[in-house]
Amino acid sequence: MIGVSLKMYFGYQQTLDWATAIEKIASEHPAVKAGVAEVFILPSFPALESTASICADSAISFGAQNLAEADAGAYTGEVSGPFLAEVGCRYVEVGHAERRALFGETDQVVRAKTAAAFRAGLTPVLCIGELERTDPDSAAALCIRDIEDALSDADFSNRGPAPLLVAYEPQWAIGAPAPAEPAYIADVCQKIRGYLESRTEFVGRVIYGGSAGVGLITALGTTVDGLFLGRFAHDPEAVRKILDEVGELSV
Ligand SMILES: O=C[C@H](O)COP(=O)(O)O
Repeated sequence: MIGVSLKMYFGYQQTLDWATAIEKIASEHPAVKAGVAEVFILPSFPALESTASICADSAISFGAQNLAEADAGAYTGEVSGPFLAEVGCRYVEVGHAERRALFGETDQVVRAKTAAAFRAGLTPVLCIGELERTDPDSAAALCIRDIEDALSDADFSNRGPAPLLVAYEPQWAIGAPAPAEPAYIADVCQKIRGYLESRTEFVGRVIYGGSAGVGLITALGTTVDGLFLGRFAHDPEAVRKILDEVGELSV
């Protein structure tokens, strides 16, 4: 699973040019064709409808970087889960460290947005990760506590197991020159995966984000379910190389 959030780096046309390039690379890539790699992209809201056209009948999926807690109503400037689903989003990011640090999103907000995502039939890309570098046991314990908390308002009663994507993003590795060390990532992600497997209400997978780029998935192997890329996916050729790595891992 290779996901990319564009955050707010690109303009509108730049986003569409990039999405077109990624769609072409992914849909022609042997790893995607063979079903061993999946790709999703998360552009800014105003580019979603055009991204839907680019991704129509394609192997790649798309989603949004945020959603409202409520499904409809007097919430100026917000975008609801049902709206995103109607546009064709499959994924929506919830709880990113930048939303928490820059926009005051609390645990309560993350709980409400996670519940809203599930209500709309969207797969939450639930971002969790420790603020400061620590040991893998402590990091995993904190992540599992945050996942449990984020899921605590979700209603799973009316459907079969819902898909959930956990993005493990140590906050100290976001926007850094390099990712966390592969052994550290692998240890934390294996523990998160063990927790996800113990829950039956959802089917959870864990991907790593935080300065991830070319070479990392080869180092991590199958200890993670994929990568959540930021800056290092701005060059579409980097995404192609990462898909090459995924293909090589599956051999
Ligand atoms: O959403 C993506 C992550 O926050 C990682 O971003 P980054 O690779 O630019 O550090």
